[in-house]
Amino acid sequence: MIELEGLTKRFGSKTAVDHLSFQVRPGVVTGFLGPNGAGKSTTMRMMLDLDNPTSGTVRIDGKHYRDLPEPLKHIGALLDAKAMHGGRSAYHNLLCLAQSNRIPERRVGEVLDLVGLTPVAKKKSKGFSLGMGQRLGIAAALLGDPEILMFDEPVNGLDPEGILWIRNLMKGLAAEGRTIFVSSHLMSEMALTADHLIVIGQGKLLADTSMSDFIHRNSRTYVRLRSPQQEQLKDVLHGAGITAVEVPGAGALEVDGVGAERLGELAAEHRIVLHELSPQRASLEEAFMRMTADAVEYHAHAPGRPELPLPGRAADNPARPADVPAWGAGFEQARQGGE
Ligand SMILES: Nc1ncnc2c1ncn2[C@@H]1O[C@H](COP(=O)(O)OP(=O)(O)OP(=O)(O)O)[C@@H](O)[C@H]1O
Repeated sequence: MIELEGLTKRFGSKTAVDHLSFQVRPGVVTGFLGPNGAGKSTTMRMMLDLDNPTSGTVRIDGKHYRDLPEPLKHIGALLDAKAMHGGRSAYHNLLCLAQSNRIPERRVGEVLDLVGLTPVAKKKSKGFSLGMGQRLGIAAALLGDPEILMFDEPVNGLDPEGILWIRNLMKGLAAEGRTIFVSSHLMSEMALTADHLIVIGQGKLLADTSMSDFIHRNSRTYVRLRSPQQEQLKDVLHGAGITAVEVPGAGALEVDGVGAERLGELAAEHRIVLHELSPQRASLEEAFMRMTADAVEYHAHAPGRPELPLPGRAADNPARPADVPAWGAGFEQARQGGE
């Protein structure tokens, strides 16, 4: 278990992490979400004693990181895949880590095998692709067979097979009773992987809840209807005191707050043909955007706010490719150009 209590980090006048208190529990995958600059990496760095908190504490299985005798046997982390020594082979990078934590050499071979890097074990890691580097970082995290694993953007640079592999790996490790803490900007991936969510914005805790509860609380559910007799259907719904909103260009109606059963029965009573009667629920991405809208520091469209799609309508919003983080598609370019 990881426990944070009042964790705070200031860089000059900037408060990157602001009195964070939460626990990361064993047996589930806990996702760590927040817009760019929310303080996720700083929090993870403090968990590993790579940054000193301004105030507050982090405990790993009840202890401060620095008091763990052989830390890799308690907590493994992938923070920055490029942190490996580029001039050393994958094998030697891992061997050095293993020796510093009194981990037997045979474990190096085991983790290389586990991440699929055995064929390139003797190659210098500076020649590795982004995906291979991620795999090496994951191998390092697994080296001490720790009960707690932390992954910062683990699917970065992985191909679809690699993404599936890391998803199943994390779920499998959680099923073994380990504590898995993972950050990612890929909401679709997070929705498939995490059972529990910690959401932060501007360094503050915004949510500590199950995935389903998070989506449920932060999204609208509604029913979508399509009919060749749309006007007649609208009149019937209106007559029953139900407001139906037309979706421009989609030939569909959307109804809030009334179940699909009742809508279907009403249509049947009036012999109206339905081509679609489908309950809709917002995705994790939409729920996340709604929750963090006020905590987003960097916006894609200066000087206004990013356009929030209506909940449940992301599929109808062709302006944004599925995996571009909605809170700042242009931020990365701005940051690279501006810093
Ligand atoms: N060493 C540092 N010196 C000064 N400011 C810093 C430092 N490290 C982080 N910050 C600032 O602290 C804030 C939180 O940064 P952090 O990298 O933790 O956010 P993040 O949630 O991981 O962001 P991203 O999703 O973009 O990786 C940002 O405003 C960042 O500019």
